[in-house]
This record gives sequence, structure tokens and C-alpha cells, in this order.
Amino acid sequence: MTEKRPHLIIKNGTVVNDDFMIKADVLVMHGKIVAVDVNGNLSEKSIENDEPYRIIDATDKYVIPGGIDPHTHMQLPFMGQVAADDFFSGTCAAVAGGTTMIIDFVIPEKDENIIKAYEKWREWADAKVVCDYGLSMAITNWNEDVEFSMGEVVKSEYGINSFKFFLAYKNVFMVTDDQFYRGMKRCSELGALARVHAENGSVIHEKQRELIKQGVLGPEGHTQSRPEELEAEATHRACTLAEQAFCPLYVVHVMSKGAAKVIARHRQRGSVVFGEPIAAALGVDGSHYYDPDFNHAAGFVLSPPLSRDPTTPAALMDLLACGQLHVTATDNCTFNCQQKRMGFNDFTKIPNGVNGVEDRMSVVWEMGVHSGKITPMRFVAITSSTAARIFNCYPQKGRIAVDSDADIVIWNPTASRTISADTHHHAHDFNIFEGMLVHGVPEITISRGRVVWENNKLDVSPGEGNFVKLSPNCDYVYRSINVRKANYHPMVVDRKECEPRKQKSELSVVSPPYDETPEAPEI
Ligand SMILES: NC(=O)NCCC(=O)O
Ligand SMILES: [Zn+2]
Ligand SMILES: [Zn+2]
Repeated sequence: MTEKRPHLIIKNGTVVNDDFMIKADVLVMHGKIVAVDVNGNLSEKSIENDEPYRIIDATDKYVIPGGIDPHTHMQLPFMGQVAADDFFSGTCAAVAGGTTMIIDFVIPEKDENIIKAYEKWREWADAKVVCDYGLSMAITNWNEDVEFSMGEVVKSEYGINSFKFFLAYKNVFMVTDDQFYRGMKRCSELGALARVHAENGSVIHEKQRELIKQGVLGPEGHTQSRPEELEAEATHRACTLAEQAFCPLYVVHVMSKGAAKVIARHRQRGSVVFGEPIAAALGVDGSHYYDPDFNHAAGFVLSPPLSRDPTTPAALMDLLACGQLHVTATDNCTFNCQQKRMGFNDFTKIPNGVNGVEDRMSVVWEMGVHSGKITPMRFVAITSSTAARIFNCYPQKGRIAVDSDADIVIWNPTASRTISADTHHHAHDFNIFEGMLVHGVPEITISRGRVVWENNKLDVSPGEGNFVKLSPNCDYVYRSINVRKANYHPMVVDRKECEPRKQKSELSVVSPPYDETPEAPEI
């Protein structure tokens, strides 16, 4: 084991954090960063006790914190199928693309105890992950058991600090507004973050029925049943209810300009709300739903759908650049062509979900840094550090600094590659970015000090990754909300001295005689 995992001296690279970049050497021992040296003095002499070490030359490369993908669904049972990427292939794809931590979702069935569901996910993931992972918990129902169990899973033995609510998928995962509000009040009590899938599930359900009746059966029905307005409406509702509940909110998969604008408007009013566009929305658009090939069109089906407006991907990147959107994720939830064919004659049965975990870093680099919109520092912020801050694992994750975990990527900004299902490390047989040329390539990925990806090859074993417990009461998301909560006092009007109300006959109110009542104005 020690032979396979020597200490690492990364020399001559440019270290990039979200707030500075500088030429420096980095020393990695026992899974941690133990030195960052701007004088270039690190050498084999830095290694104690003749232990095995390896020097990595990072000349002309960036040394960046490993990517954090805060939104994945590995091996998710969904719409009668199980997502093709399990925690092994999914995390293999992650590290091949420069991502060293994922946050996946426990999604209990409506009548399932959330602690039982949590244990199931841990069992699935612990045995298979090749990099670190955390969990977020979905709340798909509301009752006393759910309310109590939320309090349990935020305890340190479980390590959950965020809860996700679906306003879509009627009769499956969707919660009503009152359940959502109560859930967020509970989050606020517990110091947890609320996350939301924002779409109007009830109206979508109606539109799906209308379209099927009208004979629209193919994947084009998916986009037509989910107009962008229904994403914007639900996003506005979610932000409004979160404000009422004194709860910070994180909107997952922001897919449209309308939803992004809603987030910006609420932030302008002081709301603590974060927006997460995904790689799919930054790299491709919704024109694919009209492709005559069912397999192709169905391969792009996810919810909310990709925008039909071809200017949306660039607009979302602009908002990431200027700080109105905050993190990039993937919603990685992959299905084979065969699985997508479940909905051949009925688009409502096409399993929803696409890939992203392998290609996110390169797609964001291409659309952001290579296009000249953002700096490498902002790239680090939106692919890693801000997620670490929001989910309360910073600077353990998301930073190149002494004592941080050695989750590091040696990033070659001048290399390029063409994305393809033929070469990807996902378990499924389709890639929504097929044929896309991306500049910016993760040449080496290091997970807790282990080189897991190099020379286009994986060197991993299932179960090598660790579960990262995430604790509540994160200052980054709760500081201002806690002040607002403390300043809020419901108003009570003191009426103790009030006389009982007089009988109607005693009241001296003079109402005008009937014929003097002014006429209603004509419209
Ligand atoms: N997004 C999607 O289509 N599939 C995964 C489940 C979800 O996040 O909504
Ligand atoms: Zn979702
Ligand atoms: Zn999702």
C-alpha cells in the first residue's frame, strides 16, 4: 500500500485557490497537504524517514482543488429504472474528470423512514466509492416521524446538513407548499440548508395529460409540458417561502434565464439563496428534444428540461461569472438508451436524467475560462470552493492549503479532448456532450493523497473513498439569517382594556340611504 501511495512533491505548478493564484510547490503526506512553498524549496529532503515519495512536475499547469459536484444521483431507483452509474462507475467518471467529492441524495419513498433510507444509501456507497462523498437528504413527505428524524440525521453520527424538497414529480416525490414551508421551518430550527427542485409539478401533470391526449407522445412532449415559466414560478415561490421560514435556500439545477433572474431578484432583496446551474445547461440546449431519432432526443430528457432558448447556456455562464449564480453541479443521473426506451410511446415514462460528473470541469473551463469570461480563480470557486463553503466542509475541501485534504487536480489549460461515449467512464451508453471539443484537461487527479487518474488511466479500488460528515449551523449560510431571526418578534396588540363591542342598534354609524349610494363606475 505504501509503495502504491508514495508521498507527493508537486513542483513548479501554479496553485489556484478561489482568492489567489501563485507559483508554489505542494507537499502531500498521509492524505493531507502539509506544505505549500512559494520559494520552490520543496525536495526529497522534505520527506522524513526515507519513506517512498514521488515528484510530479506541474510546470505550465495549474494545481487546483479537486472539483466538488454537490448534486448527483448514483444508482438512483427512479421511474421504474435504476440509474446506470452506480457509486463505483459514477465516482470513477468523477475522478477521470477532475472531481474528487460528490454529494449524492438519499431519496426515501413517501412511506419510507428517512433513517432507514440513509442506511441503505450508506451501504450502497461506502462499498463502492473511489473518492470522498457526502449526502443530502430528500424530504418527500411530512409527518411527525419525518420531523423527528430530520433532527436525528443532522447529528454528527449521520452527517447530514441539507434537505431537498421536490416541487415536481407529482405523486412520487412532490411535497405541497405547506409541507415545504414546515420542512424549511424545521431546517431553520436545525441549522440546515434547504435545497429545492423548483418546478410546478401540479401544472406539469396537467400539461402532460393534455399533450398525450393531443397525440404528442415523443420526447418533444417533455419540453412542451414543462415551459420555463413553470420553473420561474416555482423558483419565486420557493424563495418567497424560504424567506418566510427564515431558511437559507439552494436552488438545484437552475435551467433557465427566468429562474436565474428570480434568484438574482431575491438576492437583491437580501434573501440567502444560492443558484446551481448544471453542466448540461451550460453545455447544450433543448433543440435536441426535436431530433427525429428517439434515442437521441430521449437521451437529453431531464427535469427541468434544457432550455429551448439557444442563448441560455451563455447567459447562465455570465451569471456565474458575475456572482448571481454560485456553484456548478451535474445532477448526474444516467440511463442507457434501452432504459430511456421505456418511454418510447409516452414521453412521461422516459426516465429523467443525464450525465455530467465526468465532463463538468472541462465544460465549465471551456465555456468560462477558455471563452475569456472567468479567471481560473473563479473557476475554482464555482467548481469547488463555494460548494465546500456552502456545505460546511471548507477548508478541509475546496482549498490548496496546509491541513486541507489532498484532493488536488493537475490541470492542463492548453490540452484539449473531444468528449465521447466511446471513451467516457460512465456506465451508460450515451453522452449529451458527444463530439464537443473542450480545452482544459485534468491530467492527474489526486484523491486524499492517492493518484487515482493519470495518463488517461484510473488507479482505483471500490470503497477507497471516505464518507464526509457535514455539520449544520454553517456560518457561511446562516450568519445573517440568525441575526434576522433574533430581530424578528411577532407583534401583539394589547387589548385588555377594550370594552365589549356595542350591539348593532347602539352603534351611531350613519349609513347613506340606499338611493344615495354612488353607482359603480362603468368599465
Ligand atoms: N433531474 C432529473 O431529470 N433527474 C434526476 C432527479 C432530479 O434531480 O430531478
Ligand atoms: Zn431535480
Ligand atoms: Zn437531481
